[in-house]
Amino acid sequence: MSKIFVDACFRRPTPYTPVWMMRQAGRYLKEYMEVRAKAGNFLNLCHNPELAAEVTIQPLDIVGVDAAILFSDILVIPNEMGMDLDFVKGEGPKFSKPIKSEADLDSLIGGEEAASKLTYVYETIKILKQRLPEDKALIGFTGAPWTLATYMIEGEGTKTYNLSKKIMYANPEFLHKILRKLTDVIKLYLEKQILAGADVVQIFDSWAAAIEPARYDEFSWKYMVEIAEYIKNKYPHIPVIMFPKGIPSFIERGLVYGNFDVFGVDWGTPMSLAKEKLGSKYVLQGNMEPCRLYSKEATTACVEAIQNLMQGEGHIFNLGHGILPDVPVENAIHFVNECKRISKK
Ligand SMILES: Cc1c2[nH]c(c1CCC(=O)O)Cc1[nH]c(c(CCC(=O)O)c1C)Cc1[nH]c(c(CCC(=O)O)c1C)Cc1[nH]c(c(C)c1CCC(=O)O)C2
Repeated sequence: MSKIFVDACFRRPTPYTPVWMMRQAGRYLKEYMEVRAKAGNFLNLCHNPELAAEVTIQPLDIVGVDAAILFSDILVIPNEMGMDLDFVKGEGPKFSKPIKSEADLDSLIGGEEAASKLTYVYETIKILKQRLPEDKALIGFTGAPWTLATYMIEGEGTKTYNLSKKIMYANPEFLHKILRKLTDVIKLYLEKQILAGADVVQIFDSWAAAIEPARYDEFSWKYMVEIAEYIKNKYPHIPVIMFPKGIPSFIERGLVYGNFDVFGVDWGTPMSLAKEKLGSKYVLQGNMEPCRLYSKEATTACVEAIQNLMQGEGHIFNLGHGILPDVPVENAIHFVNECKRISKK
């Protein structure tokens, strides 16, 4: 049986435009909160394949999306490379010893050794392969090297990225060394996710917009393209989705190139701009502003506008970033139903 989501990634005909939501497994679902409580905390949940598989499936059953995204976090990579990670309640992720020197970087494991430590991720995928309905796709994912590097250097989320950018401008070779090490782990990590059963992979460059356009290719995009190239060369039947957040000016300047299938459009980028500049080359995914989910009317209006623009084009519905924890579940269901209703052929 074909999977509508994979078909859409390759521009094959589909009965309607498939839909999923970034961060679709999460705190807006009471069922998620129950399983997280059972696990004890968020990282334990990521480390427990049985429970991680359970929360991965929840949005399919409850909200009706067309694809499941593996439940994990982008930060499990640096964690398994040897960086001590904690999720502090109300504050987000924290590494106790951020990278400050080359010696700190050299102390981390890399390559096959690091990728092999993420066994719980591959186990989760194997369980999901058995449980997911045949017509639903499973999306594996990774953080982009740049986005992961910012957390490893800053030690936590940041508004200014000053430590990362100090290295970018004052010691660029060192930043490249960090990005190289991450890129080499990520290629193997995505490959192992595919071998375990992921049908699609997405690369999240959540902090793309922190880099000035003139430096974006050098410090982020070219590494993402290298990862996509590695996957597409070996697994051409696996769609690769790139999601660089907040880069309309980079799109305008032609900084988007490379061998991948789907471009994830964030909510701050006009879909019309993405369509004009990228639509002939890539299927576009997105891009409703996630806060529209607070209003059913605002949701329907946006889905209609996107559908009017993307009718007949390669398109997948999604939010333009992650769903927030206080969105009413019925509004998320409304979004998914409206995408299907309005795009039905
Ligand atoms: C930057 C980033 C992270 N993690 C991720 C990104 C890239 C996507 C994006 O830009 O949003 C990716 C991610 N994180 C999570 C998923 C699971 C799959 C899904 O999308 O449903 C995915 C794909 C679960 C999660 N990752 C996290 C949660 C919340 C943990 C909890 O309290 O249960 C979940 C469900 C924690 C997390 N993880 C991260 C932060 C900053 C936080 C804290 C912020 C928050 O609490 O929402 C890092």
